[in-house]
Amino acid sequence: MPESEPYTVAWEAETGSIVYIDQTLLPGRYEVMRCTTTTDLARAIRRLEIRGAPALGIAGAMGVALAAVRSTATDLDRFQDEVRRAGDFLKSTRPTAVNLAWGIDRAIRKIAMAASVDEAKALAVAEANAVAEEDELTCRRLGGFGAELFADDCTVLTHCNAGALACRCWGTALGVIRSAVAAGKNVRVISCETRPLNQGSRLTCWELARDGIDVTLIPDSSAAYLMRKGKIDLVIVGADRITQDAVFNKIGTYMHAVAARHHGIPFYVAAPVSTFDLSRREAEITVEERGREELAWCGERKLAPDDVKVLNYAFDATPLDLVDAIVTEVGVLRPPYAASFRFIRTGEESRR
Ligand SMILES: CSC[C@@H](O)[C@@H](O)C(=O)COP(=O)(O)O
Repeated sequence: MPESEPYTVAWEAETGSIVYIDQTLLPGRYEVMRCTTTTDLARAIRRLEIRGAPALGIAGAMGVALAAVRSTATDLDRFQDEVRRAGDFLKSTRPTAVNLAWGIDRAIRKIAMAASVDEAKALAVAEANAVAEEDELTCRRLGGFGAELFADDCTVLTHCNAGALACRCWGTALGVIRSAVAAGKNVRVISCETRPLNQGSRLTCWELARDGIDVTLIPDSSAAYLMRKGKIDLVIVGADRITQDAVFNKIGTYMHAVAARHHGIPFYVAAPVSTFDLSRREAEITVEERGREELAWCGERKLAPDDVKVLNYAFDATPLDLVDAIVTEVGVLRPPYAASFRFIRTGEESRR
């Protein structure tokens, strides 16, 4: 996004509130909204007004800051308890993207260190801002590493939105694309629409077109056919959580990984270290299921009979053996991942 634009989600010091771009309104309307309570924030997250794993991490940390600055508690123990409960409430809004809990826990840990309520409030706000600032550096660093995977002239397929709108700015998968373009490479992007909420057509196409990056929208179901026709050179997507054995990302990612392997096309994931959850395996993760209305309705228009059963998983898991590389801010990880993940564990520990 142009440098002059507000960040996707930011702390507004003057009002002690969170401001964010409402992603449900794009591309039709661009509006900056404000949250003054954790209830507002929880609603914005559930409705996907704020979405994308790194942006959820920032919003989570800022949610803790919001609960802290708005608290009227004067006793430190009571205050810490109240803020911790607000953090747990926010964590429950979206269970799959690990960054949400990661951002909340970072700010909560700061509150636990404070010797007074005032100090805790200041520490929570400072930590939330630090999470946001680090995200920008992370995306730019990751983008630089990932850009080296791109040929000078290539067509890349992406799914969902792992762009500026999913982070503070720049993006993860789209950050890699932006960095490759900035390095002078000729990159064409194929954006899958990403049914049912259309993060690809609404957000990825909007972001890239505004940056003057060549983007073509396709239905999700065209991807394998375009691979077969030799129209795709590589695939790059973001991630909501990376466990010991799988990458969780927007529903539909797995089918692209299977098709890419079948056609001998590299399948890459771009994600910050904060998205890794290496103490867990795929089977332990809750995959968010969303409401039937997202599939059965398109605005006012009914798309399915009233009584039809609907299964609406928001994410899927791609086994690591289908992933050719994972681009992070500490470098590009390649199989065997058991070995390259040892490096990431160290990264996670050093952040604690
Ligand atoms: C850098 S964002 C990575 C992922 O969070 C993204 O690909 C994704 O699946 C987002 O899902 P969403 O349901 O829109 O929050």
